[in-house]
Amino acid sequence: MAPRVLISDKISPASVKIFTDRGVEVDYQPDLGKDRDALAAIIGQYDGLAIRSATKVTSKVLAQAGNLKVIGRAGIGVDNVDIPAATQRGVIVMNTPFGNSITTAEHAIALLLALSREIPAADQSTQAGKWEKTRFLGVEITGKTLGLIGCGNIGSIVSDRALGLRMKVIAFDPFLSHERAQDLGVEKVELDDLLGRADFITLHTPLTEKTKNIVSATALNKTKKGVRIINCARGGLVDEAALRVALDSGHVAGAAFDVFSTEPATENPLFGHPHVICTPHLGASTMEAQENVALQIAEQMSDYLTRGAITNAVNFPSITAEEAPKLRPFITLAEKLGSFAGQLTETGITSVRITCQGEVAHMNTRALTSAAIAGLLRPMLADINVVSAPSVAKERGIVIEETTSEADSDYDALVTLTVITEKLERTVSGTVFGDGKPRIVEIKGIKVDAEFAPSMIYVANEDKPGFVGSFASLLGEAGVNIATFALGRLSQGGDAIALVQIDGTVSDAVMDKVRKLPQVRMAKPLAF
Ligand SMILES: NC(=O)c1ccc[n+]([C@@H]2O[C@H](COP(=O)([O-])OP(=O)(O)OC[C@H]3O[C@@H](n4cnc5c(N)ncnc54)[C@H](O)[C@@H]3O)[C@@H](O)[C@H]2O)c1
Ligand SMILES: O=C(O)[C@H](O)COP(=O)(O)O
Repeated sequence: MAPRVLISDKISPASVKIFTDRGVEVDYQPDLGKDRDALAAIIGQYDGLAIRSATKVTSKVLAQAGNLKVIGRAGIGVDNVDIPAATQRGVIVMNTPFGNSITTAEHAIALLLALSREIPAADQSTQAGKWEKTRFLGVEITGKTLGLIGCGNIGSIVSDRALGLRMKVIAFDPFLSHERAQDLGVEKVELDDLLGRADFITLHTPLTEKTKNIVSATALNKTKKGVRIINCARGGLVDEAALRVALDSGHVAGAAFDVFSTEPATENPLFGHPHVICTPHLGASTMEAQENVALQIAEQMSDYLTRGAITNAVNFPSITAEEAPKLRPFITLAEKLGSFAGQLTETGITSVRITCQGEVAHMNTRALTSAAIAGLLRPMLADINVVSAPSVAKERGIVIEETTSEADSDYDALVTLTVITEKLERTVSGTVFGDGKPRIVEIKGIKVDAEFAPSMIYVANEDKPGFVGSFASLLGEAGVNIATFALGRLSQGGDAIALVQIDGTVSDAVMDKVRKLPQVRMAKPLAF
């Protein structure tokens, strides 16, 4: 059955053709996203949800999204999606991080120029027949200092355009390297320095715990008298009430805002001030940007739903369409190796090491690690999935180590998982044969060769005569049919293991009898 996608926001209809050409069914309901209850009522029917900023994907909506595999944001900010809730449900959240950056940077520059010459107010007055030539005395921007708070994709384009307008650009961004700042032609400064020197301040950071109210009342007190402030990033970066006070006192000469702490903004402390310019979150609204982000998100979502490729996901590593078919069996292998270790683990896990050798070392090992962790923790946490696994492991303080090396074994590709618990260290290795089936090839350093099966029994025993006979007869007497039987041992008379595939399940009573066999150290039923 073709995957189904709901478009619940005003995304360019050009996206519909991209989806359908790639074999994805589309339901185009661009106004639905504003109504959370209506969205929750139908979301269960879809594999994908394509949105802009008007659709709020809350945990309540996600709770109804039983089939949802991917949320695609035609744009940059994903703050309207409950990412932890999506991650917990295994839903990939992807965006288009560059598709509207130029357009948004141009909006910031447009607001900067409009602010410096009071263009909206002058327009209104002129069209009202007032001809107030002396009322509007602007400021020149050449030679003025522009302070960027945030110098990522959009901030750096703004800096490029501002330098072209002969401004001096200074930037506060803790993650901006000095080399990058030098390449951009901007001076990297601390926040207080920026506040004290800038004639214009423009914000280009996401809204986080650290950036919320980054331009607070205290910060505003540190700014130059006559400063002008532009916010095209996110509402909440500037304390709007404090800014209104600073505008009223004349300390701040003007402000141009495209984004507001509450949206849609029908009322706001900034509204009505003569030196404030507002636009209704139009930063990304150009024909070009909307076409870019719509086509891009439709391609990304279709690629994921039909080919397993992951691009620009905020909660999972990228996997290309070419990589996906090669990676898939190894993801299954990693998850099953994790599951093997997880089913045997009875005490707290402190760390996990994943080693990828040979051709698998050149694949997307982060995706394999996520799969192994998901398999490992699933016996303890039923809801875990490949997407949520790394964050769940981190929350539980499990240290994850990932290493790669060239082939150094009997196999072209080998994945080894070592799980260290409070009591012991357990190592298990596997590979994928030419038939695409994952196999377990080593346990605790003992060579073995077994496929993963829905119902298995794992036995650790002493390599002593009589074990195989008595174990097989015990199962036979209990009516349990053995499908395959894999044996391995470290040395003659030493540690040995048996991995047995059975038809159906085995009762606890039979397992107890197995454990009582004199050669048996440990026995456990496993399910894959
Ligand atoms: N108005 C609109 O329509 C519109 C359109 C597109 C994007 N946006 C918003 O613009 C913002 C920037 O987008 P982008 O694509 O440039 O993002 P980006 O991730 O490329 O850049 C963000 C920058 O902020 C910096 N940063 C993070 N924390 C910081 C802090 N505490 N102090 C200073 N800098 C910090 C980061 O290091 C990064 O360089 C986002 O909030 C995005 O949602 C708005
Ligand atoms: O984060 C974004 O991409 C912008 O805020 C644009 O949002 P919009 O696509 O909903 O206009």
